[in-house]
Amino acid sequence: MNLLDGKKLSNEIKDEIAGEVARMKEKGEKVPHLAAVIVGEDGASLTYVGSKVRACERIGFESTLKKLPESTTEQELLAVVRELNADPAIDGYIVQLPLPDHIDEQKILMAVDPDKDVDGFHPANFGKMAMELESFISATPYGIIEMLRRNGIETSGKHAVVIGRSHIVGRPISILLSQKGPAGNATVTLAHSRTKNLAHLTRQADIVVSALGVPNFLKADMVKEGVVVIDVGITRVPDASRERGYYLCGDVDFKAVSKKASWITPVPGGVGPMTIAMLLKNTLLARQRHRG
Ligand SMILES: Nc1nc2c(c(=O)[nH]1)N[C@@H](CN(C=O)c1ccc(C(=O)N[C@@H](CCC(=O)O)C(=O)O)cc1)CN2
Repeated sequence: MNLLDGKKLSNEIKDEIAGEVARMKEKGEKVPHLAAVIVGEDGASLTYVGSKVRACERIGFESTLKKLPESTTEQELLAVVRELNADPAIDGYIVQLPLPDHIDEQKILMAVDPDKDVDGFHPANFGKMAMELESFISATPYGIIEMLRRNGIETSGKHAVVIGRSHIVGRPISILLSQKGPAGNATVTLAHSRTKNLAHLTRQADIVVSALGVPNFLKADMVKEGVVVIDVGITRVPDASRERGYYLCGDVDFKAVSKKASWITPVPGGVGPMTIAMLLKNTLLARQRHRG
């Protein structure tokens, strides 16, 4: 079994971006500026935006964090989005998901300027991605593609089964794997909550991407020998005996599945850190585009 080490690879990508930022500074150019908006106090979301801001500091980006209270109304959040759209200092920004229930997520994402949409969630970017046009590709699927590509894992002609049809991960990764580009040309099955006899499908898969959010869902008897397993699920499982009061658990029964897999991502340290690295890459791209 080979480990797909997302932490190591994300550090390599961040070093590459830091090198580019250093070159920009030498030339007296403006460095990329990422803003993040978070509404409420969800613990995991606070961790993720904290990681994004720290990563910016590490590689020399400017960053702005807008922390809004849980009580923020949809109209107030829309006003912040419009402000960021209009601010020439900001190259790209993200609105951390999930949003509180009283805010319509789609309405907010639709209001983000597609040119600053470094999350790639706006329909203009999603549509361009699906049509193989230049766009911002959502950070998690982009990170998975980069992991496969940089580790030389063959996807062409392989059968990939993606579990989960979310707009953030399942649907875009199913499109990217089937495209002609790098880590593409796979034959893709997109499975979801209404899929019948899922194990029958996953047992045929050369590549399984699980983005379900159900701890230890994918068992060893659901995959074949030599399978490549990408675990996108990161669930905080309460555990009073731990210092943090929880532990992180992926969708994959790692101990058992890793015995059959040729390649597998761990949780933590797999897809998660790649998400941060690819967001930074998108922000660098946004700066380069704005520079013209
Ligand atoms: N606006 C967005 N919201 C969300 C996105 C996104 O891409 N844009 N994706 C996820 C959360 N996410 C990024 O925001 C994210 C998830 C996980 C990690 C990560 O590094 N995980 C670590 C463990 C960290 C911990 O909890 O201690 C790991 O897997 O090793 C980074 C970013 C939903 N929302």
